[in-house]
Amino acid sequence: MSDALATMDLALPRAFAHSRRMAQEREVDSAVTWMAAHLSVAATGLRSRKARLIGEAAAARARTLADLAADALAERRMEVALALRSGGMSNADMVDALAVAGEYARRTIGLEPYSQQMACAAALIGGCVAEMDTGEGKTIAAFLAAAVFGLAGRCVHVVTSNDYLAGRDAEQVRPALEALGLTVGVVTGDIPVSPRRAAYAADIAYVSSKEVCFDYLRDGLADTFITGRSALASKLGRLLGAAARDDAEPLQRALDVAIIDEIDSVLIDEATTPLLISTNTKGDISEATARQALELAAGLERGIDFTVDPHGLMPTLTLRGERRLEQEVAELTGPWRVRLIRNELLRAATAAVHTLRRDHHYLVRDGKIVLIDQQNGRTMPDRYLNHSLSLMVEVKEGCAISGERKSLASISFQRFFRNYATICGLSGTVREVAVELHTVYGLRMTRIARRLPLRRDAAPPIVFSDRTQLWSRAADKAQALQARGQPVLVAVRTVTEAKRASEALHERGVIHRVLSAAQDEAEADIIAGAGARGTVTVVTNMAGRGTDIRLEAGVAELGGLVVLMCERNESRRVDRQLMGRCARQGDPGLVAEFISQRDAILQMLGPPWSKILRAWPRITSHAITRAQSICERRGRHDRLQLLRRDRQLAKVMAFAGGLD
Ligand SMILES: Nc1ncnc2c1ncn2[C@@H]1O[C@H](COP(=O)(O)OP(=O)(O)OP(=O)(O)O)[C@@H](O)[C@H]1O
Repeated sequence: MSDALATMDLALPRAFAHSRRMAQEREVDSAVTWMAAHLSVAATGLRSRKARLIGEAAAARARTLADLAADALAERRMEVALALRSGGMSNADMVDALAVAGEYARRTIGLEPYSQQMACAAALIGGCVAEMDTGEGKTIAAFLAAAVFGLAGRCVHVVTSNDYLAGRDAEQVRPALEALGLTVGVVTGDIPVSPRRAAYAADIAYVSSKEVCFDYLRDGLADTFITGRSALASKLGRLLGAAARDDAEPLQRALDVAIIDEIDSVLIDEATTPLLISTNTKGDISEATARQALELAAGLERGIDFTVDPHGLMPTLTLRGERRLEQEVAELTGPWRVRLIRNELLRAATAAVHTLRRDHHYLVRDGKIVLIDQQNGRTMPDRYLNHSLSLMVEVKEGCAISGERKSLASISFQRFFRNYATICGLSGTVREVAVELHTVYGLRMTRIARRLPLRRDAAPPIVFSDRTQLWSRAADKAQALQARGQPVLVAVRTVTEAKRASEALHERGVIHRVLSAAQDEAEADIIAGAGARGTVTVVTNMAGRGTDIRLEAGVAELGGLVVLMCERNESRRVDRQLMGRCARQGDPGLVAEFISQRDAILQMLGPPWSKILRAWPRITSHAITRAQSICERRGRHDRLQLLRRDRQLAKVMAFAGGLD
């Protein structure tokens, strides 16, 4: 055996053992999956090159169509559609189809797609996840891919992360899609059944991830009712299916192609929240019992009677806490006599009193509790806490009691999106989750180069010992920038911090607007003005994705938009998205960062770190990055656990058979 072969013989098992160890550490099912994912990420360069070549060819071909008369272009469109439908999607057909779609975009909406947008569309059509930097024009790239799939006769869902973006993106590209002979539908939460079905019947439907998933569940429930396979099934179906559907037709035509915008938000950040359709029942716990539980919980001490995992919300009663409780409820009857129920009630009440915070985890709107999404800062009117927790929070806040929701059907995004024949997607922040997207969904990443060099400056972070000092300096900075006419986004994480920022700005007399979950109705209006001269806007991370802030004329000359980061998020991707609001499309921009040593995220590093940071404040920024990577690792672990449970459940279901 040659030396080289002998070395390989030793090296391969070692490499495999290493992969297996890494797979275990990263909670991936097998070493082979882990290795395959890494090989796929390593091949990103090759895929990116191929996409670039197709993009350049399509952009050049589109320029040759510029002088064609409308009739000739329409004929070209017919030829392209015919070729796609009869011969499949060869590279040459893809180039032709992208060129035609691009030319229609130029004629109808006045935007001539760049070769990078064509390349991004080519990657999407190839079933990849495209990483295209923030502000590089993903709406048009998604439109191009949707148009080509549409011309090929496929049923396309362009999935966005919320209703607002679904409506906005569809309206932006509707003229071009319609000129291409394709119908466009928009599905949002407030649309009744018939127009909803009509929107899904369109060639291209723009829909938020939640709506498309809920409608799938509704169709499933209605089917159960219509086919009436068993007494239980028809009862459940009747409860919801009849309300969701006025006849036997399903809402959704097919789950064929999903082009998922902000794919990391949809498939990663939202993956652990199951979507469920539920019905309201009265519930077993009375309001009086909840009140007693809250009073008892208020007397419990953190660290002595209960502990709270720094990454979670639900407390765990200590032995001492349990004993104390036992003595305090000795005189009480009913649920208080049963240890399990008693502890569960007290855990929920303790969470309501000590961990769940108003304006951080939830808002009180029109006498109801509305949850806030911790990832994107938006309200989640269609999501609920589990029954005992929601009862405790409602009683604590003096809201009407909503009763217990019994789940009728549920699914996770992870399982739902795997039903599509083709999934692809795009985002500005993919690389951190590329391995996970490959392992879980089999998606490969393609990186799209920037069109123009990035002109975003970053000022070194400034560290403060507490948030009062931070807000005082942040208000000074905003005032100074406003005086020189430069617009500023003051970026925070929570509604509470947005209020503190607003108070600090008021004290300095700085005119500003606030965009947070508490003011989400005014979103479009606030965003439209955020790039104007001297505008100060306080934003939570709800402005972090898909928000296009256009600069007023003359603002670029002043240095462009400034993003003043005053609070870091748990995920580095969310921070990068917020930073991406400035320096878009070749404009200049600046990111300045103010950090407080009291930032909530630092608490998860534990007490030794606060001492270290007091001695060396300079390393605070690194400490935050470390805390973020701990959060991300935990998130990954939770998602893979959920996926395993899902798979296990699917196996059990397979053995249990159908509903008959
Ligand atoms: N081909 C084009 N020609 C001129 N302007 C364009 C073109 N494509 C996109 N734009 C403009 O670029 C800006 C950014 O586009 P868009 O919001 O789609 O970016 P994005 O990549 O989705 O950003 P984000 O990652 O922040 O969501 C918009 O104002 C859009 O009108």
